[in-house]
Amino acid sequence: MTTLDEDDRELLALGTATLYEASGLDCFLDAAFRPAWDGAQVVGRAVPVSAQVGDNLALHHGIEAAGPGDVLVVDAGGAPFGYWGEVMAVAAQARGIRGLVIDGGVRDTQQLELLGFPAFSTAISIRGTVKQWPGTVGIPITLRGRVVRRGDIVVADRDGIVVLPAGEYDRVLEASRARAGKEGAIMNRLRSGETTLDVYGFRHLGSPVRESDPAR
Ligand SMILES: O=C([O-])CC(=O)C(=O)O
Ligand SMILES: [Mg+2]
Repeated sequence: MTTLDEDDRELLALGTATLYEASGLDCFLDAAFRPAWDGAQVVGRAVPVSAQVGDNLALHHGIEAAGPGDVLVVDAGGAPFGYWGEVMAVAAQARGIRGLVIDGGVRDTQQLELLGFPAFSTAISIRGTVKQWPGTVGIPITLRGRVVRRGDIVVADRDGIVVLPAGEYDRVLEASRARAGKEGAIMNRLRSGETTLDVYGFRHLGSPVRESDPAR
């Protein structure tokens, strides 16, 4: 496994919700992607892979093509097969690959957790795959409407997944720090008793009808 640098760690600590909000970009992956185990999180550079439904041969090629700091991002048609598991994760870790995002299924989730290999998928499935179509590796894919290109920055955690153009790394990190700082100040005011309506200045947007309102 490759070591994360300090900025990567900071991106993970800020979290995908903050990164997304601060980015100002339409950069989130569909909410159907979920971590295969609790606590999984990853940041790295995308290597897009396209696999045939029920066939994981392309993923074997993806492992060979990827290297330290990469995250395999796989379009497997959303099909619930066990495209990836313990053996694939060991092979990936040996190459420094940091994680997997797949529109499809993974299995061996207990072993993935023990290995500390972060996998995000749209299904958990024990159903096995054939090995017939080598697929595509490194060519852009579209994952549930979101285009993913080689080298894009992928950040995934329990909240979701963001995919950022490579050139946006520094700007989004800076904007996210600023957002987290602002929210920290807001939460201090809330802890001291102010309301969210006042802190955010929402009062002028109107008052709700309440059960006890005489007007009802
Ligand atoms: O064998 C497969 O195709 C998927 C799997 O379970 C593993 O990688 O351990
Ligand atoms: Mg297995």
